[in-house]
Amino acid sequence: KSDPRPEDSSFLQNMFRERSLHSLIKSLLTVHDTVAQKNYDPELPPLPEDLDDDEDSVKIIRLVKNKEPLGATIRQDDHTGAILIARIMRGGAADRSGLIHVGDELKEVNGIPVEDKKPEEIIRILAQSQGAITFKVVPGAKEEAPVKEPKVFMKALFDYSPQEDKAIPCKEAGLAFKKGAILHIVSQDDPTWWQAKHQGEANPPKTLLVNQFFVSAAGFRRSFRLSRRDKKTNKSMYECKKSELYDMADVPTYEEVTQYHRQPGAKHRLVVLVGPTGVGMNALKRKLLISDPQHFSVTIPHTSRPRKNQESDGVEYHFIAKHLFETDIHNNKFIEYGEYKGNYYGTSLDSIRSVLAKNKVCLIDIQPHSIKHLRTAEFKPFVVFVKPPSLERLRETRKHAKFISGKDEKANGRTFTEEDFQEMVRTAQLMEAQYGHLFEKVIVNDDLCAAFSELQLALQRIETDENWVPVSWTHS
Ligand SMILES: Nc1ncnc2c1ncn2[C@@H]1O[C@H](COP(=O)(O)OP(=O)(O)OP(=O)(O)O)[C@@H](O)[C@H]1O
Repeated sequence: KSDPRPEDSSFLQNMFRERSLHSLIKSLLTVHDTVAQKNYDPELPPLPEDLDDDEDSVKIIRLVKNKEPLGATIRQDDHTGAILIARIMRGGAADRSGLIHVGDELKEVNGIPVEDKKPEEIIRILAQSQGAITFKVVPGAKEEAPVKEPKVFMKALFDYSPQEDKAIPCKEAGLAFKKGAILHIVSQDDPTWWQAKHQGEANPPKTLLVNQFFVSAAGFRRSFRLSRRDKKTNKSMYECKKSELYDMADVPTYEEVTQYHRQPGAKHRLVVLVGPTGVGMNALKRKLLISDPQHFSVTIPHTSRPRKNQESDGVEYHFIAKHLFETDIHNNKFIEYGEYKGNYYGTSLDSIRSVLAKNKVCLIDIQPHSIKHLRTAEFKPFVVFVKPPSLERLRETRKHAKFISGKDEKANGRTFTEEDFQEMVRTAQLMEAQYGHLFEKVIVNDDLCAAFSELQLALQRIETDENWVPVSWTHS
């Protein structure tokens, strides 16, 4: 999708790298106001005398060095060979100056005509310049009307480093971010590159490029890496599973988000715990319930097994007939269900709704693949990943713990084995790799009390603070 122009790239690269250019913009900013009024500041150093300004439309811009990059790129017009300003970084020095616009034609640099010069040569001229630099520019035909900074926020669902992005015109212009970062998109004018800054970043956040399609590229690269590994085992270098390419529709990229603040009395966000079996999700839920039984609650599961004497319907379980359970499965009434010893067990969406309707915080633990079905305006799930600590810490902290699994009665009561720990760590890694972009909070359950405090604090925060949620959750 992205096809960076080499000239575009090298100019920008040098703009960012060249020490000699770094202070250019300072003077540009000082002269901005007067020049914009076509009223040249008399205190400016005199312009070189050999400047020929017979063309009415010519603008002369004189700059002195500064540390900040210019924030502009150039390209060569395919037909005319003219050197044009290709891109102005929103909020960057060139943009703030108001002097340079996309489409402006660069005529001279320090009195040297740039016409018919290759962009690389222009960069060389710039690099060799000392002190003030003079640009002669013919403004482009249509000047862009200043647009209001759009309020678009994207949550990044993957880690990104411009250093690893082959498509970026200039590594220094790329915005690095981590999975979960909130990016303020200030321009979507370019079909491939957004201009963005980190939301809430202090004084003044840099606007840099964000590749809208990078993750697809990462998907390709992953397949490529796999095929390379195949090569070592003497298989075809170009072997690449088709399914991997088709799967790219599911590759996490960006999600448009907005701030959500729960109104007093409004339903609570659903609290979803995910993690490998035995990691301590039930232990954490239990602690929350005990800490504030009026505030927290869990769902009552359904089962098709017969009710035991001491049980009551709607307390331990909702007891329903097998064929009704199957009808409900058919009608997607369950977020999760399973079969154990010929009986069904499941958690219905309605059981979640009935907890939320009581204005309580509903705690559930589910398999990560079920998260997507709950990601709706109705539930606004807050997904917490409960992660095991290192194997070493598992061995130390779970020495006397009993493996209590909800379903596997045989495992109940026995202590953890080395295999259980290894399985826990391995499953956690797989979960994080595949579903990590859906986790809003990761809690390592090393010391249970510490993990509980961390969870408690996170849950308090989502009730009182602004939360970043997908925009679709606020349009209901
Ligand atoms: N941080 C911890 N330190 C020591 N023991 C722990 C810790 N967290 C949980 N445990 C113990 O580990 C065992 C399994 O925990 P728990 O039943 O909460 O796991 P789970 O994640 O709910 O598993 P499952 O999904 O299979 O039900 C319990 O005996 C619990 O007391």
